[in-house]
Amino acid sequence: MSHHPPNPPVIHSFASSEVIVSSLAAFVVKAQKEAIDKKGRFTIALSGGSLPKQLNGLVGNPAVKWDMWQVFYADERVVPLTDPDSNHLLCSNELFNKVPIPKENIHTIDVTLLDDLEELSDAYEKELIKEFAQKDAARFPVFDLILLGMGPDGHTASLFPGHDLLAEEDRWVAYLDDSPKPPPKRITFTYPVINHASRVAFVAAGAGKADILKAVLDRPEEGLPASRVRPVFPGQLFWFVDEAAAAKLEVTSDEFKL
Ligand SMILES: O=C(O)[C@H](O)[C@@H](O)[C@H](O)[C@H](O)COP(=O)(O)O
Repeated sequence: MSHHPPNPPVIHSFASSEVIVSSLAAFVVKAQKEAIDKKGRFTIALSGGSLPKQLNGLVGNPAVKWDMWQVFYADERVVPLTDPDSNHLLCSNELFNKVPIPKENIHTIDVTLLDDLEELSDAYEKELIKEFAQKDAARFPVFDLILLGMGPDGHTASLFPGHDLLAEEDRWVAYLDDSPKPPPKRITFTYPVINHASRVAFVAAGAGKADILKAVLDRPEEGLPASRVRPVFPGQLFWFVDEAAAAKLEVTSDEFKL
């Protein structure tokens, strides 16, 4: 593994959350193009919250090669895929049902295993191994893009402050049954997966995110879950934020305004 220090985060700050949508679409399309040119496929992981809605700029976008996408969930609630808590249902309603992506390119949890968290998270890890290990012969999967949100407590995916899973170094996918935010049973990518991606991008909008964004970016030594996302070199970390969320920041790395 490279001993080069991680690239510094690139912070894209926009006048409003509406502008994030078009800018994020352009960013995803660029990541997709680079990946397809290099490897003939695009591996992306999504999470829940307001993120799927922010991907609206991909709907009807002729530059998106949906049949080349392989989609995974950075975290998922352990519920049926028809349950209102399901991240897959949310992403389907907000995005996948509106675009021509082949169903088999979307990797969901195995709902026959809902009663056995360990089996279910192992099965999801095997899905990742099938996609990555055989093709890339790597110790960790290298996603082309992982898109994340950040909760008001600084959590990301289902990696919560102070949780044992923050220290997981081996497993690719882990489970928890004690999420402080309901529903309690979830699976989540671990840092070894998140931090080996080519690109990770957070999306955070609104004044409600200002204090926690400041803590995550200006005081990374506090070790909040979102601060621990630092992809290994040459991976890159991006933040797409609006001015309300960025209002209290001191860091100014590569900011730009539209
Ligand atoms: O895990 C969960 O229960 C939520 O999905 C959560 O992770 C959410 O994504 C963040 O709190 C960010 O939420 P917003 O993107 O809506 O601000």
